[in-house]
Amino acid sequence: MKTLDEPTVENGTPRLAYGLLTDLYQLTMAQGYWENDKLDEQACFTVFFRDAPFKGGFAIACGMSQLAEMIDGFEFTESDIEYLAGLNAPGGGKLFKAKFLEYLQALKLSVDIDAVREGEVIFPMEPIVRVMGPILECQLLETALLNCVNFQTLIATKAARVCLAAKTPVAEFGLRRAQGAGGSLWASRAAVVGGCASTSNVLAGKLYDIPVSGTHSHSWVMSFDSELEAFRAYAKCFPTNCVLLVDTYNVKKGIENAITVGLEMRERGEKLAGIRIDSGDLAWLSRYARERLDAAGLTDCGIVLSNDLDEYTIESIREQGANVMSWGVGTKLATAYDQPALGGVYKLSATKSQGDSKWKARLKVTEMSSKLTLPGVLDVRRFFFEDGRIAGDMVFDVNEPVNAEDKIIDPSDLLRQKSLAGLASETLLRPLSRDGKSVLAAEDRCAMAAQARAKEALRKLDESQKRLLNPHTYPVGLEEGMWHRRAALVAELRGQKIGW
Ligand SMILES: Nc1ncnc2c1ncn2[C@@H]1O[C@H](COP(=O)(O)OP(=O)(O)OP(=O)(O)O)[C@@H](O)[C@H]1O
Ligand SMILES: O=P(O)(O)OC[C@H]1O[C@H](OP(=O)(O)OP(=O)(O)O)[C@H](O)[C@@H]1O
Ligand SMILES: O=C(O)c1cccnc1
Repeated sequence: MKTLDEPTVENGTPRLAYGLLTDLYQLTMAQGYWENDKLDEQACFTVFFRDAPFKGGFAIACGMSQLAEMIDGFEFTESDIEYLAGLNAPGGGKLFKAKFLEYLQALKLSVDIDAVREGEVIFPMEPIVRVMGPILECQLLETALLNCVNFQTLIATKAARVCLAAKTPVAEFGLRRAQGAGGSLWASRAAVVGGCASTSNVLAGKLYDIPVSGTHSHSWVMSFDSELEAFRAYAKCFPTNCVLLVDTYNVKKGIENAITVGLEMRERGEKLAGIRIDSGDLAWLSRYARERLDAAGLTDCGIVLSNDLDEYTIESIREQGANVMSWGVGTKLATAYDQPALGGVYKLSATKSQGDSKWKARLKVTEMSSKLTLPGVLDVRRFFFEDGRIAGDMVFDVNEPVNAEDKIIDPSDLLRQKSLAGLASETLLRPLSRDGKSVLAAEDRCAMAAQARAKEALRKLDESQKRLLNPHTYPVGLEEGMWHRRAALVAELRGQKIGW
C-alpha cells in the first residue's frame, strides 16, 4: 500500500492508505466508542447540501468513483499506527491507548454505502450518499467522504454551467491555478464529468482516461523572430492539430498571419484547424476574425476563445454574436472562483443498538429551522413527466410506508405541497459498497459515462431550472409521513406538544 508521500496510481486514482485522511476528532471519538462498548452500535449517516452552488438551480453529483477507491484503500499502515501512538494529549499522557491502536490496525471496514451515480443531477435537501454500519466506522469515513464528494460535485456543477452557456465544446485549462496537484486532478476529472470535452491536464488524462487537448502559448511566438515564422513552424510540426494563438502582438496582424499560414497549409493539402484569441474584446475580435477568415476562403477554420472566462462572460460573448468553435476555461472553473466550497454535510439520521429490531430516526434540532437534518434511513424517488422531464423528488424512509398520493411537502413549509401520483419514478441511491468493499461496476467509475449521464440528466431538467440568473426551484420534498414524523420528533426533542 502506498502512502500520501508516494501518490502513484492504480485504476485511475492516486492509491493511498486513507485511514489518516480524517479529522483528529473522528479518531478520538472512535476511541470513545471503542471504550464505551459501542462497537455494535449501528448508525446511518446521510449526506446532503442545503443550497445549490453558484446561486443555481441544480448540482451534478461527482466524486463517487474516488469514494469507492477510498473505501477499498482504507487502512491504517504500521507507520500510521506508529504516528498515532506518538501523539500526546495536550494535558499530558498519550492521546491514544495502545489497545485501541491494535484494534484500529486490524480494522476492516464493513459499511454499506449507497449513493447517487456520478453525473446525476441533484438538488438541495435530498440524500446523495447514505452510509450504514458500525458508528465507529461511519464516523471515521465522514471527513474524507465529504472532501471527495463536496469538491468534485462543486466543480462538476461549475463545468455544467459553463458548458450549458457555451453550447460549443469547452476545454478545461485550469491546472496552473488549481488548488494544488491533487485538487487539479480531481478538478479536471470533475470538469469532464460536468461536460467539458477535454482537459489540458495530461496526468488527469492518463489517470482517468479522459480526452486531453491544447494549443500553444505566447512564448512559442515570442521565441521566434517573427510571428509568421512561429506560425509556419507550428503548422509544420502539427499539420493535423494546428490552432494558432493570434494575440501575442496585435490581434488583427495575428489574424492576417494565421490566414497566410492557413492558405499555405491548404496548398499542401492540410487544414488550419483554428485560431485562438486570448485577450481584448473577445466578441468583437471573434466577429472580425470570422469575417477575415471567411473572406480568405478559410470558412472551416474555427475560432477558440480564452481569457478569464466563466459561464457569465461566455453567455454574454455569445449573445454579442460571437461564432465560436470552442472555448478554453481555466481559473474560474478549476477553482470554482465565485463559490469555493459546497456545503455538503454528513448527518447522523438513524441508529440501531444491539437487540433492536428497528432503526430509530435521529434529528439534530437547532434554533434555525433551516438547519434541521433529515431523520431516518432515507432514499430519493424521482418522478418523471410523460415527456421525460423530471417532475419532482421525494425524500422517503425506506423502512416506512409511503403515502398513497405520492405527496411531497417542502421541508420547511407545510403549505407547499405537491402530488406526484401517477407519474413514472425511480429511486436514486445505488449500492456503492457492501460489507466495506466497493461494488461499483466499471461503467460507474468511468468519467465519460458519467458525462453522458450528466448530459442526459440536464436534458431532462426544465430550462427554467437551468438558467444562470434566478432559476426556478425544482420541487424536492419530504414524503408526507416523513414530514409529520420529523415535525413530531422536533416537538419531542424540544419538549413541546405538536398542533399549536
Ligand atoms: N465582449 C466581451 N464581453 C464580455 N466580456 C468580455 C468580452 N471580451 C472579453 N471579456 C472578458 O473581459 C475580461 C477582460 O479582462 P482583461 O481586461 O484583464 O483582459 P485583457 O484586456 O485581455 O488583458 P490581459 O491581456 O491582461 O488578459 C476577461 O474576463 C474576458 O473574458
Ligand atoms: O484565463 P483562464 O481561464 O485561467 O485560462 C487559462 C489561461 O492560461 C493561459 O494564460 P496565462 O495564465 O499563462 O497568462 P495570461 O493570463 O497572462 O494570459 C491561457 O492563455 C489562458 O488565458
Ligand atoms: O493549450 C492551451 O491553449 C492552454 C493550456 C493551458 C492554459 N492555457 C492554454
